[in-house]
Amino acid sequence: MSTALDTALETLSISTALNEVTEAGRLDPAEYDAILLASFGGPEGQDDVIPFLRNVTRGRGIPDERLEEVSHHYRAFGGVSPINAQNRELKAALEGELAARGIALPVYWGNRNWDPFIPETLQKMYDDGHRRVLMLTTSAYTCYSSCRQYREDIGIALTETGLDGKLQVDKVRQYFDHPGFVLPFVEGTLEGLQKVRQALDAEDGSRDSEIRVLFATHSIPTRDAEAAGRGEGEPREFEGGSAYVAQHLANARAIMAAVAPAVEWDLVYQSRSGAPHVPWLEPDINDHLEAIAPQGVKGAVIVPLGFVSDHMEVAWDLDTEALETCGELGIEAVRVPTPGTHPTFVAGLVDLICERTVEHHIAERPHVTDLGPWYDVVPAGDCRNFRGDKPVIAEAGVTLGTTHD
Ligand SMILES: CC1=C(CCC(=O)O)c2cc3nc(cc4[nH]c(cc5[nH]c(cc1n2)c(C)c5CCC(=O)O)c(CCC(=O)O)c4C)C(CCC(=O)O)=C3C
Ligand SMILES: [Fe+2]
Repeated sequence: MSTALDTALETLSISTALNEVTEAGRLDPAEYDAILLASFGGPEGQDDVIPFLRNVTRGRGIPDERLEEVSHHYRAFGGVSPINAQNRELKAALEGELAARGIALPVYWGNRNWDPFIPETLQKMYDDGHRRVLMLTTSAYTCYSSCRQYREDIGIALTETGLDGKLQVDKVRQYFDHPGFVLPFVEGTLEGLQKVRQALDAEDGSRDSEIRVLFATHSIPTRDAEAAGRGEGEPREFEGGSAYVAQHLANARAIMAAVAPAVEWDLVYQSRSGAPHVPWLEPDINDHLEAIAPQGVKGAVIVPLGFVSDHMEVAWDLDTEALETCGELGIEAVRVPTPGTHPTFVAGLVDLICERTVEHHIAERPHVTDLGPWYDVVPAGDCRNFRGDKPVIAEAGVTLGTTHD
């Protein structure tokens, strides 16, 4: 296995060439004094479930029936989302890696939807004497939910706490195609494929034509997708109609080229919410499994390409629902791990921090697709939501979050 992995990793082409489009959205290295690890947040017990779901869906038009349904996923886990423990582990791992490299930047943790909330965390950072914050999120791609909403929540928090003008908050680039994020998926896809081959008694790859690699990511409203990568002055047209889809396709292609160029793969979606008449990205993973089973597919490697850790969307929608669908259809399936606290991922996150700092600066910006390296400051209005403009940071022409004492 280790030789197969070595070969795969060597095959993955990591470029440090600068993309002239995203080069325009780069910031010079600066002297940050703290890191904000920003995440989604999740309930810590049964009593938190409904208030958490209300926070998530505030103003987003998600029907009550969907909330009721999703509450059962959390209830089945004792009302505790795995995401908070995973973020505590990630924070500890980041602290360890920073310390090992002699980088004296404290890491604070703040969430969009549950305690510790972002506004309180920013206030604490300020009270502790910090003035220049670099934000890292647990979200790798470009769309409203994974990039702009984080930047808005910082904008809103700075406005509400009165910290605008006092606390600078910048953000590292979306890191979907940073090798630190992609390499754990290369490793996992390779291992997953070997396991599925074993399950089909075809370790030599003789039944690879019956195996499908399914790259799974969060579905989003088609309207949100169409706004992803459509900021002012963005000159590119994206494959699949949006930066969100294009980034996943490019990543999947890079991984498959390194792991198993002959095996067929598809990009599929999961965790759709919203009202039934509102279009979201498709196909849903379960529908797709039903569609490919009659074509003779006997094995599936499910790669949770859209996710950073094994939180509820992975634990429920993939490990519970999609694996059950595979069982019903007689498909041997393996779910590949998310990057989580994989040492390569943690080191990659610290490299992303170093891209932006004066001390310990890393000038090269590695990326495995030709879409990146992504913007530090996105084009104006990128991923703009039709529900109206909110204060936002890390965007061209925006001064919020950029000034300090
Ligand atoms: C793109 C994307 C990511 C990946 C990027 C990233 O990681 O940020 C993501 C992650 C997550 N989504 C999560 C949970 C939920 N997402 C919901 C609802 C929604 N997600 C959306 C998109 C995304 N979501 C969208 C467009 C909605 C509709 C409402 C809205 O537009 O806001 C709802 C409401 C109920 C429902 O409808 O499912 C819940 C409970 C959790 C926490 C899991 C845990 O607790 O372990 C995580 C990490
Ligand atoms: Fe979500």
